[in-house]
Amino acid sequence: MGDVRNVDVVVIGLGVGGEEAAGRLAAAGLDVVGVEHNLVGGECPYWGCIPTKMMVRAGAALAEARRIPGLAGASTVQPDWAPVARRIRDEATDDWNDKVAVDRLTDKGADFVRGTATITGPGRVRAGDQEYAAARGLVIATGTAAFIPPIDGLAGTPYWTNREAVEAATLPASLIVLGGGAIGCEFAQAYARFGVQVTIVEGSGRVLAMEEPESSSVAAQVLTADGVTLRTGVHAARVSYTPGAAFAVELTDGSTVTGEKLLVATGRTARLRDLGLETVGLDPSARFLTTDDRMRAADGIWAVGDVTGNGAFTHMAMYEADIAVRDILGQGGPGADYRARPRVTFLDPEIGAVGLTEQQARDAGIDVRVGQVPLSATSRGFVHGPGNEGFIKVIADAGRGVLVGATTAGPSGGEMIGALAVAVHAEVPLTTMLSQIWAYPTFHRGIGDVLKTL
Ligand SMILES: Cc1cc2nc3c(=O)[nH]c(=O)nc-3n(C[C@H](O)[C@H](O)[C@H](O)COP(=O)(O)OP(=O)(O)OC[C@H]3O[C@@H](n4cnc5c(N)ncnc54)[C@H](O)[C@@H]3O)c2cc1C
Ligand SMILES: NC(=O)c1ccc[n+]([C@@H]2O[C@H](COP(=O)([O-])OP(=O)(O)OC[C@H]3O[C@@H](n4cnc5c(N)ncnc54)[C@H](O)[C@@H]3O)[C@@H](O)[C@H]2O)c1
Repeated sequence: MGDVRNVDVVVIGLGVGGEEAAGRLAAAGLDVVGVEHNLVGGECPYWGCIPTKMMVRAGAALAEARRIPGLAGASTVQPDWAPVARRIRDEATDDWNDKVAVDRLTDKGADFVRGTATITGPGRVRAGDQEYAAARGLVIATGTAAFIPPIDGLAGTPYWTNREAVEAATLPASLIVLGGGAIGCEFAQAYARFGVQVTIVEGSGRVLAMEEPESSSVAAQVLTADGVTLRTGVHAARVSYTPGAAFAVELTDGSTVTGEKLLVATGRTARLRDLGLETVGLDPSARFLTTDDRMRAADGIWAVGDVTGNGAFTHMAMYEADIAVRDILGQGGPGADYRARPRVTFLDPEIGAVGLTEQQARDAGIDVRVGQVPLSATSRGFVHGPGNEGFIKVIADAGRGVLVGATTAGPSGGEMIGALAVAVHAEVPLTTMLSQIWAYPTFHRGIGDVLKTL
């Protein structure tokens, strides 16, 4: 064991949130050590957002080409996964090499340590043989891993998580997807568009169960149109695997689905075990780290990103890292405010959402008014024709005359939500929004249409 090294801050985990925090604190002149046992950048660039959105983009190109008949002539589409796999290797992940990210961090002045960090006491961290004493404190940004449900027979089989599904250089003939949340649905549509026979098994009654029921309906409609088989309202009871052959998943209704590969996409679990949280009075068996609005989990401990449970999204990790950095540097500024949390499920159509769903608003006792239009009833949706599935839904607090939530599903659903995120965040009065001019014929002009239905 070497001498204890005195520093200002140790950042544990250098995914999106940790890299942002470590880089910013180092650039501000603090003595910062960042510890990462896998790849700097974390899940998003290597196995999450970026490579999956490259798949989605490729699948959308195929789908758009298939829409040419009836719109613009004839098309023959021959899907080929090779360019997608190549792009993921060459452009997204550098073949899962983080040299660029490590350089980006150390260029800002942070010290980088490749290893597993363990907290050994207040302000104390061990990584390998080195012990660190952090005068200002620790930032915990250890993220999440795929949650593997305790299904009989599953452990020990070569099931996939998002990592193997991103790394696949060739596609299986068939894929069972356990879980119909954002991960399951995005992979299912992208794979199906390249000819894979996909079956989603979703335990709850609908896919995208966290979103508006209308979002689930649109998702189910387009997934089915892409050839995905949906089995909702049933759980996997037992999994078996025959080497070299296939997976068989027995469902709670007695039926069985088979597939060459099995992707487990049943949620995420925060990486908090074995971190030494008990040495600083925190519960290592907690699902997430609870923080105050400055991202403080305890005295001298900040937590940011997926580990806080405030929304497992890259933009949330960046948002929380910014708050923690400002707090550590004593810069003040606004604390965490989750009212206008945006999210986009990158299906075709994209399903953007912000703030509360209708049910969440009703459960919160809000005097709810709902406005809704199908996208096909808007001018741009009508012009768009094939591929115009979607809708805009807004949730208003009638008492305060402001929006508290919205969903925008459509070809540019992820872009449309931006305007409504501003409205929810800034509590723009509905009267102001109703007097706004919306450019014609954009998709976002549909927001003007939907406001009139409130
Ligand atoms: C398939 C998929 C698609 C996604 N798509 C999107 C999307 O389109 N948009 C979006 O906003 N979000 C998306 N996400 C979510 C996004 O990837 C995460 O919210 C984001 O990566 C969280 O960042 P983080 O820094 O909290 O954690 P992570 O990115 O998980 O980083 C945590 C890091 O900590 C390291 N670590 C853990 N424990 C230790 C330890 N003890 N010592 C040292 N290092 C440690 C890990 O190796 C990891 O690199 C997606 C996720 C998945 C899985
Ligand atoms: N576009 C994006 O921003 C994006 C994309 C992917 C992931 N993410 C993030 O990653 C998080 C995790 O995604 P996810 O899809 O894994 O989780 P999720 O929690 O959104 O969905 C998991 C689904 O699996 C179902 N499920 C759980 N156990 C089951 C079982 N035994 N059998 C059948 N179904 C079961 C649940 O009912 C749920 O609907 C998301 O919540 C999101 O924050 C974001």
